[in-house]
Amino acid sequence: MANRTDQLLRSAWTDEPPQLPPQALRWLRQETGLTDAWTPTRGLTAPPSELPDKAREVLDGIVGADHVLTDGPGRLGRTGGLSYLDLLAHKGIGEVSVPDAVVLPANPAEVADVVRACAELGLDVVPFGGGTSVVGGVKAANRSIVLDLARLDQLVLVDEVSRLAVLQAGMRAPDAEKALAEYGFTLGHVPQSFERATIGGFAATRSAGQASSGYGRFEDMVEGVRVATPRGEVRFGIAPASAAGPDLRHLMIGSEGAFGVITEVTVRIRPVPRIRRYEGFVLDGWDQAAEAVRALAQDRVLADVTRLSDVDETRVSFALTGGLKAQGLGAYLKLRGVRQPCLLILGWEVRDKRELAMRRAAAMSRLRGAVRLGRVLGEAWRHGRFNGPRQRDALMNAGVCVETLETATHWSQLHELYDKVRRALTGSLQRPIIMCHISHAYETGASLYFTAIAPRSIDDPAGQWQRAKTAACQAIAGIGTISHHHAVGVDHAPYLPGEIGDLGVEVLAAVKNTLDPAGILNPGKLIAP
Ligand SMILES: Cc1cc2nc3c(=O)[nH]c(=O)nc-3n(C[C@H](O)[C@H](O)[C@H](O)COP(=O)(O)OP(=O)(O)OC[C@H]3O[C@@H](n4cnc5c(N)ncnc54)[C@H](O)[C@@H]3O)c2cc1C
Repeated sequence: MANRTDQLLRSAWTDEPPQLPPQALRWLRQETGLTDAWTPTRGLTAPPSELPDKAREVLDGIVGADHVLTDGPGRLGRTGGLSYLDLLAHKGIGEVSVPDAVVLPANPAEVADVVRACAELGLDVVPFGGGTSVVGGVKAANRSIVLDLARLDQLVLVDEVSRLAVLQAGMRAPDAEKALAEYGFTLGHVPQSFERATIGGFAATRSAGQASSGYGRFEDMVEGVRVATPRGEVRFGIAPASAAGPDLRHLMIGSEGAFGVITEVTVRIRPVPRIRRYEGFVLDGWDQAAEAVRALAQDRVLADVTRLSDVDETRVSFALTGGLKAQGLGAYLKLRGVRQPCLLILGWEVRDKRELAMRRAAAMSRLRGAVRLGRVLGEAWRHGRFNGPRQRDALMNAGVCVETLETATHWSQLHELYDKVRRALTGSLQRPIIMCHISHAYETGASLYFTAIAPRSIDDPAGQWQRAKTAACQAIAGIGTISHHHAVGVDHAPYLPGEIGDLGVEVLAAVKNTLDPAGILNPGKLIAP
């Protein structure tokens, strides 16, 4: 348990080294000028732990000596998250800060004791769920311990009448779904990091899953939280709705481990759908396609999964499919008069055929001009929905700089934001392919999720992406949010004042100061130092 193999995988998503198919590699070389030359990678070793003897003794006393890891692999396995820069760092390129110890408490009471003890000892604490942060959220500081919640992996209770479940924070999403399925329920939260991310991590980052249009964002699913802070334990959320002052649950949802350690989350659950139907459509041109998604959202007929790729993302996904299938599809779409195909995936997860027929018909009536590609394409997307991180590994192994970033804005500014971010990324990377999709739509606006691919710089691989990311963040400032679902972490913290104002940051700092006066919880995350 303590040394789950995948948790030690900090330089890749899985332990099967993936390869790009030859036709995909050929295509990439043509498109981007990718060659075989890139900075060679090497392994990483951990410096010796400097955990003071006194701290070791106290922590051993709380969780047991077996659950305080100071060995190199144990600490490297919880060093950093899984952004492109984190993956590069674990391949020996860039900066890494390794924690002095990994502490694995068994239950909420032990978490509370560890947090209190660390405040007294002056040790910084980095809460660690699945470690899938892509914004530096689990970056260790000097003199810090990582508090790994892996042992808090239990379904505490299911209230079938109220459709609620209490889940421990370290439960991975697949384990939570499996446990809930035994009662006939689902959470319906399926981010692309589903396989590795945890319930506490979702709450701490305001995560959004691929089916957010149907099931809501993670914060919509949270009925209550139990949190250990250096000042003691707090529990927020005791009723489905309340007028008892500001909703303090939302101080914890999105607090990124800076205000407390979430130990349990009470979540809203739904019956497992009896029918899942996914279909693919193509619309002509990004503007028209985005308008169609706006109509679905504003007329409240979004499918549970609604995902629209722009022209470049559609082109790349068809090209990487390769072969006759892609050529045939291209010819068919031309015949149907589609010049700039944008792929739209709609997925419905419903109780019965009647509900499906009604919801599908309502959506179809807003999709005039869409070419239906059918269920095969929709199902192919559903089955491959968690392949993104594996493809990223394969691209990195082929010498590609590949990273994503996301934002959101109102419909009236969506195209401006789209153009600005694309321009920023294109201008700061050489011969890149910039792709974008909308995967979360609301009545008032939508998210934009960008993927950038470019040949990896030989001289400065980390700086290459840092410059592109800075340019994109500057383009976003003032129009969109710095993060729709990846959170703030270290990477976005400098842009937070631009979004919530200096006074907003002061409010957050005051909350932190109240709950964590010694400032030991995840320093530098959410609030810039
Ligand atoms: C390939 C890939 C795809 C992704 N796709 C999505 C996506 O589709 N949607 C999405 O929303 N996100 C996505 N992410 C981002 C990431 O998975 C989410 O932010 C996720 O919510 C993090 O969960 P985790 O358990 O891995 O948290 P971690 O990465 O361990 O931690 C994230 C932050 O929360 C804090 N934290 C973790 N657990 C606790 C706790 N119990 N109490 C207090 N603080 C805590 C950490 O200190 C850190 O600041 C993706 C990441 C990757 C690598």
